[in-house]
Amino acid sequence: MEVGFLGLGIMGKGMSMNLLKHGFKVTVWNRTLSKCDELVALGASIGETPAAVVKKCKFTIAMLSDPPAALSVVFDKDGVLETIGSGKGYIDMSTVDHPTSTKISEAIASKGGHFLEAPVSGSKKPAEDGQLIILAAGEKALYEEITPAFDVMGKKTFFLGQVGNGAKMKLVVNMIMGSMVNAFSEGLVLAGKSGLDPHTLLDVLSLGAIANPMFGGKGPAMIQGNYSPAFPLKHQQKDMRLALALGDENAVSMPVAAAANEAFKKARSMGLGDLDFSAVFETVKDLQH
Ligand SMILES: NC(=O)C1=CN([C@@H]2O[C@H](COP(=O)(O)OP(=O)(O)OC[C@H]3O[C@@H](n4cnc5c(N)ncnc54)[C@H](OP(=O)(O)O)[C@@H]3O)[C@@H](O)[C@H]2O)C=CC1
Ligand SMILES: O=CCCC(=O)O
Repeated sequence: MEVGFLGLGIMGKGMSMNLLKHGFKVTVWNRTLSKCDELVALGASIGETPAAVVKKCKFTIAMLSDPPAALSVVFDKDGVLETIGSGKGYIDMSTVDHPTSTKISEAIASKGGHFLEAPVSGSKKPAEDGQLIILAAGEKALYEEITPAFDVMGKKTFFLGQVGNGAKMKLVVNMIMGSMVNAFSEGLVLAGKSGLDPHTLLDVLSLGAIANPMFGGKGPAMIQGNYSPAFPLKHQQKDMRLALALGDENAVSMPVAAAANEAFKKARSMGLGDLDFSAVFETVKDLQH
């Protein structure tokens, strides 16, 4: 199967490499074109523009940073809309809000093309290992056609119905995760300040009802102040902002998520946006001075 891939950031690189490893013919494009080199060395072709990739491939996947990026790649000059049409599918796996996804879906449909949103849970390592959780919604026929690619990139795919449901599910999950990492950060600081060893806290947490891969995976690095980015903090703050907007739309009060969003905003103002989202720990430490 020949697949186009737009966006070779932390996630897109791992996902497209997996497709290549499993025998897919992949044509890649990235705004910063030099990021295509590693993929080309592994056998990928380059498309000069999103339009060129879509022209060449029956299916094109996108993995872009945020709503402005997702919209730009579709609507701007040399974008997806210039060459999408009957018989072609566009699958946007970026984390965006449902109005963005709907706008893209409608534009693709107006050209006779087919659309699926498919944001993912799981980070850099699951992307590299083909262990993502894929939250698909949109055209069921396209979902079925692209399933061989999802099977390579993910360990489980959910089909959630109409366009927008994938985006909403993803934002709910990341809203919970963003609140959790803030509570976890406060716990680490409280343990340290009250004379406890934070490593012992990790051991205690790992054995109880609130054990989870995030505490176990991020905790030791956070204690060391190592925030090498798997999931950039600026993207987590974007997800909190979009989840809070979904809360506004549905009159859902979310004071915990709102406070967590403030902490991520503070972290961005401290210049931590490109570090891992666990760097929000630094804002909690900062409050104690
Ligand atoms: N990292 C993670 O753990 C996870 C991330 N996600 C989501 O996946 C998406 C990608 O994340 P990730 O790979 O980490 O992000 P990165 O910041 O590593 O990559 C972002 C990608 O978007 C491209 N991009 C940004 N702005 C534009 C634009 N205006 N026009 C065209 N391309 C643009 C970048 O191109 P360039 O190289 O030129 O900057 C790059 O390819 C995000 O929506 C994120 O929320 C979902 C699950 C996990
Ligand atoms: O959107 C990013 C999610 C990161 C994760 O699921 O670990």
